[in-house]
Amino acid sequence: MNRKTLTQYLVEQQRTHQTVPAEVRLLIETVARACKAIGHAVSKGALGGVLGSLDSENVQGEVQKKLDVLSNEILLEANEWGGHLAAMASEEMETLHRIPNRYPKGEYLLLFDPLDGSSNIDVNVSIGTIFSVLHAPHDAPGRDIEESDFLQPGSQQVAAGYAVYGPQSMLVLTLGNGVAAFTLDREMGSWLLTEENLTIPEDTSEFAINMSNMRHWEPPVKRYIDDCLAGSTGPLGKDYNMRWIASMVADVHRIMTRGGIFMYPRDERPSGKKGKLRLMYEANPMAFIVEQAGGAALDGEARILDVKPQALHQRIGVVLGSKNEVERVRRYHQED
Ligand SMILES: O=P(O)(O)OC[C@H]1O[C@](O)(COP(=O)(O)O)[C@@H](O)[C@@H]1O
Ligand SMILES: [Mg+2]
Ligand SMILES: [Mg+2]
Repeated sequence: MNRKTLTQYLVEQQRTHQTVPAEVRLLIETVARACKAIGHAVSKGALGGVLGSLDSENVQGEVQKKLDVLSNEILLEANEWGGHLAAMASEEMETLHRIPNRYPKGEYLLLFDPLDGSSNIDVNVSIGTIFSVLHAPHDAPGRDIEESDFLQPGSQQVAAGYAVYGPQSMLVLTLGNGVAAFTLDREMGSWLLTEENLTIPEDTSEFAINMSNMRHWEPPVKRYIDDCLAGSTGPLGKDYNMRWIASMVADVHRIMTRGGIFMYPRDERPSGKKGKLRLMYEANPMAFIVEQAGGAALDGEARILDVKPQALHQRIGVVLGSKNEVERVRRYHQED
């Protein structure tokens, strides 16, 4: 069977929907090439010397793994010289990365979580890369890009995607016209289209949450999970299954494949941090993808894509997946 390559898919999208001008296509292809390289490094494991931690911490105060830093470098290097970007921002860097003056500059901003699921690297469980593309402001060509230029609501994203490095390497992508999935053909070295219109079922009986945080949850989250646990004898009238991989990409990918609800809610921990996941590198791109597949994504009550970011590394509560179940969580918040 002759499958479409990523390039063929992007060219077709431009022909039918005019959503992929040449600059965006080249940008996506460059990110996809970088993801292939990261996936290659991941698959080498101990043989490639990529496991384990470094002495450094990132801006979030988390110990960096060797692969966090390597993946960040691969993405920076691949995207610097192509001429499609004005600047980049990453979960692993304190501030934005402007395109050096020796390279041509483009009209887009790229944001990424270079390696998602860092705690799973050394135990050989699926991990991934998440990315988001925004327009640079119109007046940007005449001046330096600032952090504030990145602080656009997720609804402004031009494209978003993730790569998951698991038993297969897959790339899942939206350009605002549905969601497509590509599988890496390792012999050919190409991303080939394997699913054209990913759709998340509206209902589910599978939830994903880190239960060890239960004592910190806000009452509506506690109520919802209590109801799931009560199963067929409780108010929801059916039994629920639970999964928690602890790599957002892998948990979201399961939901993209068979439905479910994923929650990393904001909670009442004394740290005062509003949730664990990052708005710009994790929540926004995933919310865009999930909505494009017919699902929903909230911070608890509000639509994530409507949130006006205040800071590059802002954290946010995340509840996403099957529409009716996410809606139920919103209702519980309203009734609280
Ligand atoms: O270890 P916890 O608290 O369950 O957190 C797991 C969550 O943290 C993350 O690993 C955070 O991402 P990073 O690995 O990019 O920091 C998510 O992928 C995942 O959903
Ligand atoms: Mg992450
Ligand atoms: Mg990360």
